[in-house]
Amino acid sequence: MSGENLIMSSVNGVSSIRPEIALNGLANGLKSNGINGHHEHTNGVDHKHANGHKHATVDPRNYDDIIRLAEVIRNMVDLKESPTIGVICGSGLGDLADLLVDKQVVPYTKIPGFPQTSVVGHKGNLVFGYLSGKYVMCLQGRFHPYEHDMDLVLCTMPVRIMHHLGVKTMIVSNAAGGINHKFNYGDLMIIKDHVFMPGLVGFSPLVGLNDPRFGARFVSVHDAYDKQLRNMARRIADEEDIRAHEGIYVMSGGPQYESPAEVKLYKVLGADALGMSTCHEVTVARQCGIRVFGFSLITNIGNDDADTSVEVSHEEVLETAKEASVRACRFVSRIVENL
Ligand SMILES: O=P(O)(O)O[C@H]1O[C@H](CO)[C@@H](O)[C@H]1O
Ligand code: HPA
Repeated sequence: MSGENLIMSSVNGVSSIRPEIALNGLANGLKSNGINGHHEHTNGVDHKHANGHKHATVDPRNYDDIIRLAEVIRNMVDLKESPTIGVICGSGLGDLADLLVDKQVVPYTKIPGFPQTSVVGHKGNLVFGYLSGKYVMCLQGRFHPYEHDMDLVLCTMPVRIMHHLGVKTMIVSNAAGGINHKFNYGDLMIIKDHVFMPGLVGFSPLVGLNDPRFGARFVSVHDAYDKQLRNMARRIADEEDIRAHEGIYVMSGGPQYESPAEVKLYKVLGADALGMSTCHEVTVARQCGIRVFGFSLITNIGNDDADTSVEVSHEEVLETAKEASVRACRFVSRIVENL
């Protein structure tokens, strides 16, 4: 895709290029004063885009900034309707966004104040379009805390933007290492619950002053992964003959893979698969009342024996994800069809 084509339609070709709206939109207000105006320390981030231009400051902690940025995005595309379904694509799982019909693609590099992706397999596009007849908004590339100095608020900004644009249900996917002995390469795991390791030690996107407009100060995550959606997904996996388990995902901070002793620790904790994402996004989604369905693609098997040399690599993760991509896309399409 050409970097010049800000907004593309797969059906009609390039529809329009409107970067000036984005920049004017920012000039009109993305100078934050913090929560309700009395939070002086904004933590704003001056983002430089690929073209070297510096954009206005966006403070991911400031509610008004988020709303304005969401409106800037809305003005960059010609939304067919409100997207009620949001999808976050995991490593190597971005092909789904390419399947959208009547799609419009906004590269993150063109969105003022938006973080950028740096992990291979995360393209860095916001994609709007139809999937199984439903209008969806897809993050083709996510923000891992380890890429962004553990700034979890910044990494979850897109979830709050999704919410403002109308998303009611979020489907979140990831590539993960299997630690349940029943799991095999290429299996899917429907996430039943999670262990948010960074969150347990204070790296939560909800840490800091809470603007009540974002949602509650104290968020219950006892039912984070919607049971009805999980049941529906299990039925679909059966119908489609897709090997899918249900299990617990643990998020570690990364970016180093886990040592054998850490893999053992996570097993003892009761986890079934491990990765470096998802929990922060789900936490914010629950704060704003978005229903969540999550699944992992098992791309490698965690090794808990220090005397056995098993090297994990991101290349291996991407390779397995590629092989399973068609299956994963079918799975998500069927879920969306049933929403
Ligand atoms: O969780 P996703 O984005 O799928 O990526 C996974 O793959 C990378 C490691 O190979 C880590 O970023 C891990 O979290
Ligand atoms: N550990 C952490 N993150 C991962 C893994 C893993 O084994 N595989 C894919 N993402």
